[in-house]
Amino acid sequence: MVEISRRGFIIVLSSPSGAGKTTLTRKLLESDPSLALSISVTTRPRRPNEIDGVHYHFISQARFAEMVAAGDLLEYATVFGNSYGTPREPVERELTAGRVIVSDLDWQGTQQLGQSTLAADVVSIFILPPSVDELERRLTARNQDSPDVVRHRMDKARDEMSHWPEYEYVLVNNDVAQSLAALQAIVAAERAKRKRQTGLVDFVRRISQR
Ligand SMILES: Nc1nc2c(ncn2[C@@H]2O[C@H](COP(=O)(O)OP(=O)(O)O)[C@@H](O)[C@H]2O)c(=O)[nH]1
Ligand SMILES: Nc1ncnc2c1ncn2[C@@H]1O[C@H](COP(=O)(O)OP(=O)(O)O)[C@@H](O)[C@H]1O
Repeated sequence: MVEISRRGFIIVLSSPSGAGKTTLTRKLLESDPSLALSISVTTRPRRPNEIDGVHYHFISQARFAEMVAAGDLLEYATVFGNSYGTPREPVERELTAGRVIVSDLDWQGTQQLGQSTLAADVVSIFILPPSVDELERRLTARNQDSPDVVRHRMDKARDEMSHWPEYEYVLVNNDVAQSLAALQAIVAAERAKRKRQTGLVDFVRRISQR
């Protein structure tokens, strides 16, 4: 097979809580084993179904402050009163290796990445729910947060939803299979972009030499 050197990119998925970004991230990763997941650090308490080091690295506020001070986070933000951040080293390593990284960030983190030295490597996608009623239904059905937390997340949903114009792609997550197909199409199109195929000059030189 022809190997052309490439620079990777970061797919950033944002949505109001409950619109489906965790579900879609998981399905996208399952559908393509070459994709890497960026595992964030958070000070939020672990939910019963979550595994440390798989869904998040669950850390203390003191450790989070240390990482910020050491410059170990590419971006970080406070969401629902907890701190979240993206460890820098794995992202930089995977990008250099030409891999595609999937990252679930809020709008503050997306803005920070968009202003960072990695801005050209960011592909931002906003997921909208089909309706606010359906968003509430999904948050309640997920059954992982107390009614108080669900209410708080619903109050914030309108705020979060207002950030959709800051994203390159916007998907309405009505049907999981359709949304997944759209995500796969975006990954394929972004992979084909000339600027990501850093080895094209060499490749074309090689095939022109016969
Ligand atoms: N800026 C930033 N936001 C994050 C990071 N990890 C998760 N988030 C966001 O934090 C918010 C809350 O995430 P979480 O507690 O897992 O709840 P859920 O995704 O809404 O079920 C979501 O909007 C995530 O996109 C991160 O590393 N950086
Ligand atoms: N397209 C969809 N149709 C119906 N239910 C969905 C859809 N996408 C996600 N869900 C469900 O909605 C709930 C919230 O989804 P989740 O992926 O946890 O959202 P988020 O990560 O954005 O907070 C979950 O129970 C999930 O199974």
